[in-house]
Parts: sequence; C-alpha cells; structure tokens
Amino acid sequence: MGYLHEGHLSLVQEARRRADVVVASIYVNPTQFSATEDFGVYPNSRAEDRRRLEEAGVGATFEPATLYATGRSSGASGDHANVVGMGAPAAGAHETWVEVTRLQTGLCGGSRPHFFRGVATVVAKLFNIVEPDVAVFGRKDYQQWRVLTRMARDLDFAVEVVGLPLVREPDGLAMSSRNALLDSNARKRALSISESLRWAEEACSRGEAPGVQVLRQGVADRISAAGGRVDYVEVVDADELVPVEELDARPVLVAVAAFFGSVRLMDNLELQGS
Ligand SMILES: Nc1ncnc2c1ncn2[C@@H]1O[C@H](COP(=O)(O)OP(=O)(O)OP(=O)(O)O)[C@@H](O)[C@H]1O
Ligand SMILES: CC(C)(CO)[C@@H](O)C(=O)[O-]
Ligand code: BAL
Repeated sequence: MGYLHEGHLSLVQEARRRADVVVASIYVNPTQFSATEDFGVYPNSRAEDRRRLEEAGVGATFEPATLYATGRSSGASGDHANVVGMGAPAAGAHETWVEVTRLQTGLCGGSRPHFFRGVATVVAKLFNIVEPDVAVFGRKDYQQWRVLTRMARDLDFAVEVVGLPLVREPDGLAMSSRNALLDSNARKRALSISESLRWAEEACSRGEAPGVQVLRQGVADRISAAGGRVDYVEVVDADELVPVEELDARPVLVAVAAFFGSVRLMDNLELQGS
C-alpha cells in the first residue's frame, strides 16, 4: 500500500531470490477500509517509493488508479463510498467478492468485519492481472498471510504464497506505514506493544508456563497502562488461528492490535511450543 519501509523491502529481497522478475504493487485498496477508517489519511510517498523499489531491483511497479468498476450512477471513479460495496451495489458497479469464510473471522476480522473480504478480493484481482509464480507477504499481518494462502489453495491459483518474518525498528516497534501517523509521544507509548510481547516471550522461555489467560491479560495490561486502547490480544493456534486454552507442543501465535490515539497498530509473537 506504499509508504515503504524496511519490512516491505525485505519482501522485495526475498522475491528477487525466488524469481527472475519482481513486480511490486502500490495500491491503497478502498474495499478493505470501512467508511470510518483511515483510507483518506493513509500515508503516501509515491515518488520515494518508486525510487526505493527501483534501487532494490524491482522490475516493474503496478499502480492502478482504481481496480473497481463504479457503475452508472456513481460519482467520480474510485470514489470510496461507491466501491466499498457493503450495501447494494449500483447498477454496473463491482459486485463480486472473495471470502475465506472461517479464517477471516476473529482477530482483525472481529473488529474489521469488512477487511478480509476486501483483501482477498483485491489480491485475487492482483494475482489474475500480474500472474505471479510466487507472491511474498509479511507475517506482521499474520492472519492476512494465512487467509491469502488458503484462498490461493482453495481457488487453485497457480501461485506459491510465501510469508516472511516481521521486521522491527531498532527499538522493537513493528515496522508499519501507519507508524508515520503517530506523534512522538504516542510513538514512545506504542513501544509498550512490542515490550509486552517480549515480556510474554521471556515468561514462556523461562519455563514459567504461564496460562493463556495470564499471558493475554499481562500483554493487555501493559498496553493499557501505556495509554493504548487494546483492540484484541489473542493466543491462537498458529495454523488455523483458533484460540487455544493452554500452551503445549503446538506452535501458537500471540496476536495483538491496539490503538494509540486514532492509529491502529498490529504486532505478534510466534511461539514454537514446548
Ligand atoms: N514490519 C513488517 N515486517 C514484515 N512485513 C511487513 C511489515 N510491515 C508490512 N509488511 C508487509 O508488507 C506488505 C504490504 O503491507 P502494507 O503496505 O499494508 O504495509 P504496512 O506497513 O503493514 O501498513 P499498515 O500500516 O497499513 O499496516 C504486507 O504483506 C505486509 O505484511
Ligand atoms: C495485501 C494487501 C496488499 C491488500 O491490499 C494489503 O492488505 C497489504 O499491503 O497488507
Ligand atoms: N497491512 C494492513 C492493511 C490495512 O490495514 O488495511
């Protein structure tokens, strides 16, 4: 979605290792935002993004003005209200959606019920247009990676979906384009997210075997104490994303989303199991 950082460039590097030609899309997809979310203020640095992608060896960028037909009765092309498509579509407007029905519920799908339908639909369109052999995503957006992997399998897309590790700032904050929307005070307070996950990791690695509830509450309390508004803290099976009751040999994900001011940030911790 642009406003590139080192997390994005790690995807480019891996794509270059795996393919002769790398295509990067830059597109802020309106259908994954609700009318009250930050579509209108999503950070943008298009010229700088192109420069960094070229320097990183990307062969082409794909930067569509819009990917959705808006229909006869709609306003300007690409108008958000006309394409988000939660209500009845206007005649001639886009009306086809991809849903990954179980994996898209819970975690981000709980608080953003429109989100994965928009993501799965736009990525299906990108796959059809670009026809990649390999598509590289980040595990910062862990559920998104799982949803898109399942979509590619279920709809027989001839593409290998790869998920790469989360890249952090030197102080631990998960890299995200939305970090640019934080003021310096919120930026400091937002560090509580990664610090709380480090606490959880250390508690597990010391063999304290904290219960799942203790882990969730400990993470949530640390974020709240720093002034964050917790959207969710969940401990889920790393493959199917269903909540686990206890920590055992199964790999699990501790997944977090929290608001600092109006900025929603995500982070997660992958635990390999005992
Ligand atoms: N810190 C990160 N580490 C690894 N991959 C990342 C990171 N941040 C983003 N990505 C990946 O980059 C791809 C494009 O993501 P996107 O453009 O939404 O960036 P973003 O920084 O996650 O933005 P946002 O602030 O909206 O979450 C996705 O596959 C995403 O998972
Ligand atoms: C997968 C994606 C490109 C769909 O718009 C977006 O959600 C993102 O950048 O993570
Ligand atoms: N990578 C997250 C995209 C979004 O929040 O819309």
